[in-house]
Amino acid sequence: MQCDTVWKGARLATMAGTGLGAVAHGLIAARDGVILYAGPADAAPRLEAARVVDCGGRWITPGLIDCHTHLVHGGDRAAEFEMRLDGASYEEIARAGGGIVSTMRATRAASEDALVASALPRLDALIAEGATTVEVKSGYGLDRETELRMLRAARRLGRERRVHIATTYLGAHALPPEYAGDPDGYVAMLCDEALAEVAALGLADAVDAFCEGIGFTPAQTERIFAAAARHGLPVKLHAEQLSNLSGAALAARHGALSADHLEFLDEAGIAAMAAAGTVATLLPGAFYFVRETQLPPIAQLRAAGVPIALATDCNPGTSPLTSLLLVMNMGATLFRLTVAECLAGVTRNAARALGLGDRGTLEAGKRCDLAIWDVERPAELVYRMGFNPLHARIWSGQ
Ligand SMILES: O=C(O)CC[C@@H]1NC(=O)NC1=O
Ligand SMILES: [Fe+3]
Repeated sequence: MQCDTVWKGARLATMAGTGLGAVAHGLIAARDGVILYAGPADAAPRLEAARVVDCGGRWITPGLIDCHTHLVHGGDRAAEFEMRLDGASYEEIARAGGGIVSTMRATRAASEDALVASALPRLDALIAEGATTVEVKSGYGLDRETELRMLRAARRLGRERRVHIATTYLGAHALPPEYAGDPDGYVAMLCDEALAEVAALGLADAVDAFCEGIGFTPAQTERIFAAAARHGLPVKLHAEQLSNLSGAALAARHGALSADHLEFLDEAGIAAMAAAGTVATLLPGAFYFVRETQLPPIAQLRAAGVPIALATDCNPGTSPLTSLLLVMNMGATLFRLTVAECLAGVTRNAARALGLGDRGTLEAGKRCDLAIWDVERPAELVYRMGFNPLHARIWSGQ
């Protein structure tokens, strides 16, 4: 079998099946950026490789995937961080005209170049820890032109770095001042004008919304989902973060790729997600940073067989976090996920939350996106905080 490169003598966390799929003395062979074989070296087919890399006893996982970020935005919210230290809640700050709308002003004032320049250091931090795919949402422009500029900036990140960027249109993130008191009018503009343009320009791979008391109602969310379907775009949803509006069940009914946050998810939402195959994307960085106390229903999600993904939710207001390794530690420490669940959360299930069936496991036919680690066991990737044991990152076979 002709191949470009063989990585041999390593231990593989294939993430195939439901666990780590750990393989000792493993071998990965790839050609043109696609895995031809991943498994025990002694079961490998005869290979003619242009290059052979001896990985010693290092562990190899699929490249990490951050399936929920607001990486592109203007400004920061450090001042509000101090307000919160003085006791203001996230919702009080939002209702006082802070929160998302204050980042909206900074984003509207930023050029596309400035948006790219300010996002690159955040993207580089994720890449430094082995990220090979990153999702980036719009949602801080809240007007036609700025939302398009955010999505163009997100697409450019994928040309400036060796990483795959999945883009998500999140026009329904907050109500802009121009539509104060008229959320239905804003939703109508999103459904009848903005979404058509975003789809026609091919700038978004999915559509998201913030279904919450300080966001949009289930009825408004449903209209956005219907418009997304008309334009052939899959959906995902910020759901049950601060209260239970049955957003996750609504998302599942629309075949959503994922429902995200889910601290207030109930049994009906879990059942609907399990039936629809909707991924539960948990965001422990936001839970930690806004000092939530309501844990997502992990045991019930596990029992129902709902796939669990983990992501940074990197955003300036509730999760200024650019470390998937720390996200895994928080997933274990705060949410009591197992090591295998945390690793699946940033690989196999994160790929599923983006509808990307060509990655997230080490199997023949998948993208050759790898992270090679200087660790004795995969648990070290979840156990440590603020330590990066990445030895090498392989993106599309290189
Ligand atoms: O505060 C921000 O800037 C965004 C917060 C972020 N967006 C959302 O829908 N939920 C969140 O936690
Ligand atoms: Fe978010």
